[in-house]
Amino acid sequence: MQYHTMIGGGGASAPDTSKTTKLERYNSYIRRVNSTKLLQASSKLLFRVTLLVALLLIFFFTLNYPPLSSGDHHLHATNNLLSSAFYGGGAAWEKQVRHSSTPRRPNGFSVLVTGAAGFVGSHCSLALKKRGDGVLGLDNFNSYYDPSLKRARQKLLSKHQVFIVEGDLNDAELLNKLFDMVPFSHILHLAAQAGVRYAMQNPLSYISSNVAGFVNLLEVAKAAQPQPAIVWASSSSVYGLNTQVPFSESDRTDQPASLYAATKKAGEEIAHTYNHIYGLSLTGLRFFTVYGPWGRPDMAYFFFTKDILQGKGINVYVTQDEKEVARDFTYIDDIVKGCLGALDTAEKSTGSGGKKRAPAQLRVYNLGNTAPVTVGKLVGILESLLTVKAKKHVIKMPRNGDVPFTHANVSQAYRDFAYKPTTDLAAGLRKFVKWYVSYYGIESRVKKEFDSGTNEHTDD
Ligand SMILES: O=C(O)[C@H]1O[C@H](OP(=O)(O)OP(=O)(O)OC[C@H]2O[C@@H](n3ccc(=O)[nH]c3=O)[C@H](O)[C@@H]2O)[C@H](O)[C@@H](O)[C@H]1O
Repeated sequence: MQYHTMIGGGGASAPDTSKTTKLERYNSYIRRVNSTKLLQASSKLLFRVTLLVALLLIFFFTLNYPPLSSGDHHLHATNNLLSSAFYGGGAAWEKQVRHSSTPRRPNGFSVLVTGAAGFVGSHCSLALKKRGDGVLGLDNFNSYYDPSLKRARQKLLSKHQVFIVEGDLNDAELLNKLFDMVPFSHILHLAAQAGVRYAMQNPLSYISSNVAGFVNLLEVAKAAQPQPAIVWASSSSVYGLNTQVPFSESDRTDQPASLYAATKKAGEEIAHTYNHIYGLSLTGLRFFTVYGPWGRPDMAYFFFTKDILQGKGINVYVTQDEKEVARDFTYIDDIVKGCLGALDTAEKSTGSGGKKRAPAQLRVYNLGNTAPVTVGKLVGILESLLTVKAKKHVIKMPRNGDVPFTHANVSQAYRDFAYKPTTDLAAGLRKFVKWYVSYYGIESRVKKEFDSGTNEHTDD
């Protein structure tokens, strides 16, 4: 202060220059010291703020992540970590879980749909939600096929207020948390490792999802209060090498031709056990080659469409004795009606406190179309709808788990919940192709006649 007055004040007499220079140097020294102190103080402050933010972030994420399942197979682990990181736990997450699973109609169901971002799962979730049931989805968004299709289905569901929890069936802690939060009346269990031929490439993924995952879900369900009724997806493949046609529920199912089929059959036996010991109400639905809009890209009708449009060759299988291979292709809307019918007629589970109190319902039904079509004819319908000739390679079916034909007898499902398929393959594939070209933005490549409906398939 004193120096400042002296320097800045000026005087009448001539200035003493040596004194002034010293003072200026001293003053500049003081400024340097002050600015260094300021710099130190601000870096300390910055460091503290950064530390605080880091601690807050760690705290937030620790609270919000549901723990990862130890049983997850490697394919899904990274995905789970990421998805849990963004969606699991927390007040906002819990609010979405509760809101999504609350029914909006009197006596409506509250349904946990596993595999909700999958093909059948997404269709069923929408149908349940539309009629006023509460629906909570669960899906691990694995990369068995293009996860962006699953994300697109998730987006569609979220527009209809269906929330999908991202997690794995093997994550008992997550499942318990969901059951602690919501008194589910039903589980529609559709999550699975699908695909007959892929079982030779990745056998353990079938055990992890279709056996261990199912058992994990049943363990949680048996202990839940109230115990939910469970409807779940078995498969036509359980009939394996059965030669009696059409396939009836009482036919033998002890000759699975693939590991996929064996795990679905194992599921049926496991269902028997949980029904017998714990009084869980269980209904298995044997789906017959389900197809339609938003379908699975790993299935023949789907990748045939893609390959035909891209001018690539397709393999059309025939049996070892060169007979045509056939499937009882079933349209998705018929399957959805079957699933809802099974849910509507499912009786309550009878156990409580993890103990059976009375005998409970145990059912299994075929859900097929009752009209098998050869793969050759399927290709013919696609050629007609796409107005492109397929480059067909007719080859003998590799020994990879495929069966030569399937054909459902659905009289039991008809008797118990009026299941009656109404869409034939030509009509169903027309709807599929319409969706396909729109979803992949290639309408213009498929002839205009398609929409006018003048190119109905004729046998060739
Ligand atoms: O009902 C089921 O439980 C199963 O249905 C479905 O299996 P599949 O009936 O085998 O369907 P999908 O692969 O579309 O092959 C269709 C036809 O094309 C033939 N096929 C297949 C591939 C090929 O390159 N060439 C060929 O001719 C092939 O030989 C077959 O005849 C589900 O994928 C499965 O998850 C399960 O749900």
